[in-house]
Formats: sequence, C-alpha cells, structure tokens
Amino acid sequence: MSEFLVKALPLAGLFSVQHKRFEDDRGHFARLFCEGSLSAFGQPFHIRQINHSCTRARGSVRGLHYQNSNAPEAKLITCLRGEVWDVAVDLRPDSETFLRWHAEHLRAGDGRSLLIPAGFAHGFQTLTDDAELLYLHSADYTPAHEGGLSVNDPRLAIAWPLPVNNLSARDSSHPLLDEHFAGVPL
Ligand SMILES: Cc1cn([C@H]2C[C@H](O)[C@@H](COP(=O)(O)OP(=O)(O)O[C@H]3O[C@@H](C)C(=O)[C@@H](O)[C@H]3O)O2)c(=O)[nH]c1=O
Repeated sequence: MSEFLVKALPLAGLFSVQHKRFEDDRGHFARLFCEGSLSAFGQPFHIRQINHSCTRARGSVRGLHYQNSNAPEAKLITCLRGEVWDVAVDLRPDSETFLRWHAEHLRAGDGRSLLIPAGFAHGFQTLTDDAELLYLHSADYTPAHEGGLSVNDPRLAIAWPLPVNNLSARDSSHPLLDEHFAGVPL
C-alpha cells in the first residue's frame, strides 16, 4: 500500500483518503498530505491555506460554503478530535450529479480524510462536543468570492443526522436555491 488508500465516492472527484499509519512502541505516525500522491486523483492540489476549527456543542452545523468560479478551491478535511458528519454538495453545472450531496462520517483517530474538489460546497455537523477539524485549502480565503447554501434547502434535502443547531448568523441567512443559481462553472 502507498501512503494513502484513496477510495472514489459516488460524486465524481470526491474521495475518501485513508492515511497509512505506522505504529510502534512510541505511538503512531501518518502522512496527512502529499501533493504528489493526491494530485494523481482529481485536480492538482497545491496548499494555499491551512485552517483549524473547534466546535463546542454536538449537533452544531457549519456551512454550506463554497468559493465561486473566481476563486475555486479544493479542500482536504480531517477530524482531529471528536466526530463529524461531513457533507459535500456538487455545484458543477456540467456534472451529472449537479446539486447532489454526499456525506462521510469522520472520526478523530480513524486515519481518514475527505478530499473535496473545486466546485463543491462543504459543511458539517458535529456528532460529539468539542469537535476539531483541520482543513487544507487549495486557494486563499476570498470572502468576496464566497457563497453559501442553506443547510435546510429543500432542493438539497440534506438528511442531517441530528437536529440542526448553532448556525452562525451568516449561515442562517444563505438564500434558498432558485432557477437563477448557476453553480460553480470551472
Ligand atoms: C474560513 C475563514 C474565516 N476567516 C474568518 C472570518 C470570520 O471572521 C471568522 C469565522 O469565519 P466563518 O464564520 O466563515 O467560519 P466557518 O463557518 O467555520 O467557515 C468554515 O466552514 C466550513 C464548513 C468550511 O468548509 C470552511 O472552509 C469555512 O468556510 O474567521 C478567516 O479569516 N479566514 C478563513 O479562511
């Protein structure tokens, strides 16, 4: 096995990345990111930014966020503490799965990340208190080019595992999708 076991998920370009773990008496070691290996899957991924978040209460939801065609970005999401239900929504207008979502359960210590390509929105719900996420981003944070989708949009019909709690003011005000939504053409 190489340093990663990469599994394609139902939306093209979305991957589960299992990190090979080396165990010994001291504990363990794993490579979290390797540009050379991961670029072979989906589009090349060059890290521009690394972010970290901690979310205190179980059931909290962050998202759904994306950067538009002026600053498209891929993300590699890893859970460092607790557990989250991590969601990616396909916003590529030419995709056969446009507006379909897929979720993965990420747990600290499971050695797994979600690789989300450009042209997707991302969000998550915490399944435990004090959940921490590490995000690797392929583009700079560009608020002027950021968009959001409502986590309760009936057109997406995301089946959140818990009642949706603790949305930020911004995440409570994302518009519902309508016929003018053009997605993220790449
Ligand atoms: C994302 C981000 C936020 N910020 C600032 C803006 C704001 O004052 C504060 C909190 O930002 P937000 O409320 O947008 O944080 P949050 O709602 O946690 O945003 C995150 O949500 C998840 C779902 C993602 O996928 C991330 O990429 C990111 O968009 O941090 C930065 O300075 N740089 C950044 O890269």
